[in-house]
Amino acid sequence: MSAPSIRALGVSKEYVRGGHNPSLRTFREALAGAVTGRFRPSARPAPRDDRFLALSDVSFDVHPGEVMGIIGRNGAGKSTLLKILSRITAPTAGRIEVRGRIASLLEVGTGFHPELTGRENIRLNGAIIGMTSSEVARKFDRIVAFSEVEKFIDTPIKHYSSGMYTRLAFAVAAHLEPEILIVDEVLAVGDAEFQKKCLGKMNEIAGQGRTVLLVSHNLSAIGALCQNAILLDGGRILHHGAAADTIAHYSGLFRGDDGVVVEDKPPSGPHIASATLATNQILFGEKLAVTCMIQSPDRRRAAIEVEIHDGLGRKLIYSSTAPMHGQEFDIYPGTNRLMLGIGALPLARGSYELHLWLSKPWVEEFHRLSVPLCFDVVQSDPGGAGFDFQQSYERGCVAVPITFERQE
Ligand SMILES: Nc1ncnc2c1ncn2[C@@H]1O[C@H](COP(=O)(O)OP(=O)(O)OP(=O)(O)O)[C@@H](O)[C@H]1O
Repeated sequence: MSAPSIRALGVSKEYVRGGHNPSLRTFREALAGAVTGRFRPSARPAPRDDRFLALSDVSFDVHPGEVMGIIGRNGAGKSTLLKILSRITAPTAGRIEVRGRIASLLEVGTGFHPELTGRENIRLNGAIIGMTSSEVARKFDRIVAFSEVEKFIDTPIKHYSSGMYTRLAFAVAAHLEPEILIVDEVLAVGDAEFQKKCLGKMNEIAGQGRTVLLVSHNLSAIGALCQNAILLDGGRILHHGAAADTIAHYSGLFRGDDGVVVEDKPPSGPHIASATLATNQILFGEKLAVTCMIQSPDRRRAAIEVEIHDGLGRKLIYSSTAPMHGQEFDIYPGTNRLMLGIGALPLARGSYELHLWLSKPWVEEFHRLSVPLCFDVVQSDPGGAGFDFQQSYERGCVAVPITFERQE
């Protein structure tokens, strides 16, 4: 295997609690802060107790041609890791080895200057990553075409809409042919069409043997694009492996234990106090049986609505007692016990989440269970032909009957 393009060796980063200036939240602002000196550490060391590790002993390799995902809950340390990789901030311990030019697109638009025009910013960014002006000139037309901002290319970018800004920033970072492209949440902005274009471009870049590092909360994008992914939690690597496995571990962080969810901080109005699965392991085509304890301060008309998501967080199935099945029911003051049967579920082998909420259909959502119930389909052979139908990005997760009839 080729030498890694990025190697992190025991990287830790210590911060002072509360030392985080919220006005410098984004990477772009942090970069500007670093340039203007607003990010300088204070002269007096902080008391020991106020320090914590935003990253702790993080080690991994990323190889040329690899698209590596980084996922984790808010505050897990993802941005800190990207800032260290992009040399915006230095690690407190450990080191990073990088082979090749890096273009970072953390919080899209890094390195853009608002007073300069689109054209000038393209040149500036090329220079920042060490390209000659003739190299930039050769790429110029493709960047502008990808970004779709032709008409405004000689306008200072402070007049751009956020969509235009994002499109140009991604186009620049992706077309300047860095050996390593670092992207933070580009998929959270821009319209669906543009996001598709970005995904395609990142795929193409990896196909050319370059390295892409992608942070996203969009798990389907991580699943579709990345071979491997790292799950960070509390600054540590909780899992590093195939993207689908890492996503499964991530979903596990939110799981209700053993198919039971008890609402921690229920609202005072009508709510689902707890929900329990009869079993959290079913076979293809079986029903899910759920017992819901519903609390209400008064008498109401209500309905239960449900969604089933796959392990990548994609919504697969919606159903409801009402409005879909026209069946509202009464809930009375105090505790109401409700048995739900959901199915039959034509699902592939794999992990799923059941999201539940109590509503007055069409009118108001009384309460959505804060944590989904998790269940596994442990065996799936939809046609009884010995085919193991396994949840995957390629085949999806739902099987329906199929027939054929030869016509002469
Ligand atoms: N400059 C700083 N000074 C002090 N604490 C910081 C600083 N930057 C980040 N932190 C803290 O370090 C921890 C990790 O933050 P980081 O931004 O890396 O997490 P994240 O995984 O990117 O989160 P999100 O998904 O919300 O962006 C958080 O507790 C955050 O508040």
